[in-house]
Amino acid sequence: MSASAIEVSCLTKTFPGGKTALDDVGLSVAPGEMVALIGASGSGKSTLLRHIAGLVEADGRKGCEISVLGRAMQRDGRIARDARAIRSAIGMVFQQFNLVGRLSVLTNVLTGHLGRMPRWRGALALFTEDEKRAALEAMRRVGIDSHALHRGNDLSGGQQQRAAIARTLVQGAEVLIADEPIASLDPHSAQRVMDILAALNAEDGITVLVSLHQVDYALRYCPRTVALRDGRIVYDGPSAALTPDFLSELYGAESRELLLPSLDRGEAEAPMPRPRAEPVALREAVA
Ligand SMILES: Nc1ncnc2c1ncn2[C@@H]1O[C@H](COP(=O)(O)OP(=O)(O)OP(=O)(O)O)[C@@H](O)[C@H]1O
Repeated sequence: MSASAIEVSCLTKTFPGGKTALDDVGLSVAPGEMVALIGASGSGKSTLLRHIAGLVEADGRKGCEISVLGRAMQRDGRIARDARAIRSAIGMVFQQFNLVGRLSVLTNVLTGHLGRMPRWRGALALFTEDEKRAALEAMRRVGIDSHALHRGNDLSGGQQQRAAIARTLVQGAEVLIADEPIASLDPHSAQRVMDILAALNAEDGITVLVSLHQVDYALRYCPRTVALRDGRIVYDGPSAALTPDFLSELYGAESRELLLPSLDRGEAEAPMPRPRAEPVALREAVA
């Protein structure tokens, strides 16, 4: 096994037009870690995650390297030729779920197999009984098996996000990159999705890097947080250190954006997830 699940060195990204979205970012995530990436809107979270997934090329600076599971995803601003193969071990979950709404939930989850089956079989959607069993098992684990034959569009946001997570399980992802997976969800659904990510991390040893708008979820679910501000890492350490005072030191007025209203004493009460020392077992999370 490689020393790092994710390794990023000297990553700088300047978009056409001159915006420097990431400025000399370095990051190392060990296998089996669950790490939160926080930052106000525009701080560079999505851009960083998309670079790790090999979807965006970094600036062509010498020494810039991103590797996943010990394989170079990009180097000196060039995405590796075998990026697709490396990506097959990376599960991606986005804020907008990315399901095909007109297809059944089962078919959506089955597409997690596509990277490992002959293209012709994928094109004809000819899945084996074993592949269907694996998809149903993944759906059972995230608590959506009873919706297998519903259309993706007919599920709630939280259920769609759980289907997207089931697809990464079917894919056999060893690293899960989740870009604001709970940003569109109500607090109850958000908590359920985070419970599932934590359970996959604890039970399956899947490395999770999850970007979050609100630090409360990082405190509750992720032992470690990386904090971005204006494209730079301003903190990388135990989440427990991120008190409102420390956040305000790091972010100034922007820190209000990172706190749920219940922690921000100046605003109305809102439901906040209760702290829990250990991630719940998956079965409990979906009960
Ligand atoms: N394709 C692009 N072209 C030009 N600028 C971009 C592009 N993508 C992102 N940016 C800029 O880069 C900066 C970082 O954006 P990014 O989406 O990574 O931030 P973020 O922390 O994920 O924000 P949010 O929480 O709002 O999603 C922003 O200023 C954004 O406007």
